[in-house]
Amino acid sequence: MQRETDVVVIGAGPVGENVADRARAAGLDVVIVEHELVGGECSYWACVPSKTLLRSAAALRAARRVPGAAEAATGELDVDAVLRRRDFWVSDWSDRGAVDWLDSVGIALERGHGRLDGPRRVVVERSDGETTTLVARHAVVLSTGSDPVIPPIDGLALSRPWASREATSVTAPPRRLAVIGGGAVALEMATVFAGFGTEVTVLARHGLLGGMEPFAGEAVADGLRGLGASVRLGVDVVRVERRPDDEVRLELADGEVLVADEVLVATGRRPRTDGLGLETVGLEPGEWLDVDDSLLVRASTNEEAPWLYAVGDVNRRALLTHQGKYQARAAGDLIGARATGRPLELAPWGAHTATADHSAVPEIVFAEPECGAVGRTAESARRSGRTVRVADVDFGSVSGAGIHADGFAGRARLVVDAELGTVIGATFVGPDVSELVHAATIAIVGEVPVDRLWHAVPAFPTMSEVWLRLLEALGRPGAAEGAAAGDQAASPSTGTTDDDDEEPAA
Ligand SMILES: Cc1cc2nc3c(=O)[nH]c(=O)nc-3n(C[C@H](O)[C@H](O)[C@H](O)COP(=O)(O)OP(=O)(O)OC[C@H]3O[C@@H](n4cnc5c(N)ncnc54)[C@H](O)[C@@H]3O)c2cc1C
Ligand SMILES: NC(=O)c1ccc[n+]([C@@H]2O[C@H](COP(=O)([O-])OP(=O)(O)OC[C@H]3O[C@@H](n4cnc5c(N)ncnc54)[C@H](O)[C@@H]3O)[C@@H](O)[C@H]2O)c1
Repeated sequence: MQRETDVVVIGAGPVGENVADRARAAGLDVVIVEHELVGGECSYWACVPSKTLLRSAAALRAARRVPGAAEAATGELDVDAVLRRRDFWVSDWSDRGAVDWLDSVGIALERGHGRLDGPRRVVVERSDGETTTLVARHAVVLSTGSDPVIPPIDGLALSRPWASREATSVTAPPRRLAVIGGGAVALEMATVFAGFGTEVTVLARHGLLGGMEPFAGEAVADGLRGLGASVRLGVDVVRVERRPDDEVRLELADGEVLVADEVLVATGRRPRTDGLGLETVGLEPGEWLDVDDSLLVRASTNEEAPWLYAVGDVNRRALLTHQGKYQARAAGDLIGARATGRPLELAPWGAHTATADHSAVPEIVFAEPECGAVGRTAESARRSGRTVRVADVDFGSVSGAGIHADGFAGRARLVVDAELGTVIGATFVGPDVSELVHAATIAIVGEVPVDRLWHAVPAFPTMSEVWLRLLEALGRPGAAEGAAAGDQAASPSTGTTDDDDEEPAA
């Protein structure tokens, strides 16, 4: 069977759903192809289950940090209730609600495996073997996501390791869990299982959270140890074996042997581009899809008349749901504009470009403690040749943080481009700091001069007052030097570093 439509989207994860919706809103006929669950990895096996698994123990820890509430929070975490709440949030792994939404907005769903069959053609193979060929008048969008990488460690693939799906869909937490990796998945899952009472061992080759400021990973190592986990840095797993008694034996490079009941592999992702027919349009199967800022795949097939787009994880620009959905809005609106002859806005920060992917990607790792960052780290900014000023502030100097929780431990950093006078990076580490990140994202995207930020007054006594402390640490042109904070002097660990300085100056 052959069917013509305006736009075909392969992959109905959060990103595919969004691009389909924007193209549909422009008046185009859209068919979306999905071979598993509408809603994708994020809804059933990634963001949603991981955050619901984390939330209950985080709420309990939060209560225990506040006298009065702490006395009331004397029981143990109810793990079964946590798992039931997770099941509710993943709709018991049913996509009926998501399919109803597609119906309600008029996006046609083709269930089956989609693959390209030359320019503008997509073959959909259903589970019964029947095929439909879709011919797209305007565009095909690839939003097929990513799969976990299982590294070539001797014996690992044969030892029935967990990847992220097995961890987020757990029904009975193991007694002992070894976690290989030091990124977001490893640390969030280590936090979940340590909260459940599992004996967790994190095995990381380097430090933790390599893409963030170093103090973020250091805080999570301390936080996990505080939950009873063992965090081993600078270790290499060289051999893994699942024994007949079902135990997993992990051998490290120095010969040490660890034993666990399950091993979670969290060592990054690879693109879902095998079996996608890429070779029929001159592209390499199994590779990430390289796109320009308008999400068009850089390929000869797009040179004459653009038609092939890639959004979300599969283009490797930022493996995050919110950033993929941002790309989807730009690409969906662009497809609509191209199809209906409306003006294209392709200049940086235009409606049809994903400019923020380069400089303003927010990421929150919901570990113990939370780590939120956006933009550049100090080191990455310097590596890119910028002259930077760095302000560091301990949350101990923020009344709102102290009121939020006794002994609030956390730290914030602003990275300022010394020539432009604008914020280019921010990091917040501590309990419940995730909501602070969006203000930094706005400052970076808006290129707000730091001098103007003095007029953006954070309410007292909120954690947002950390912004005021950060500005004080940077100093205000036109103010007397050494002006102290109104309600509480900056702590000794508050300070700035210019590129000439070695250490933050108190
Ligand atoms: C454990 C974990 C936790 C995470 N937590 C967060 C978080 O808190 N916040 C955040 O922003 N990001 C988080 N992420 C990342 C986030 O899950 C991804 O960035 C997001 O799912 C990418 O969306 P996507 O639509 O590009 O891909 P996916 O969600 O993977 O969706 C792709 C869809 O395409 C379908 N598909 C693939 N190939 C075909 C084909 N040939 N034919 C038909 N259908 C096909 C798949 O079945 C799937 O439904 C997390 C990731 C993991 C692993
Ligand atoms: N809260 C969130 O937003 C969130 C949560 C989870 C995942 N994610 C996204 O999902 C993606 C995947 O996460 P991830 O943690 O799997 O990947 P990652 O790339 O963030 O981290 C991979 C980790 O594995 C280590 N590693 C790589 N190869 C290894 C090997 N052979 N042996 C031992 N260690 C090895 C790396 O050093 C790194 O620490 C990330 O890009 C992240 O953006 C986001």
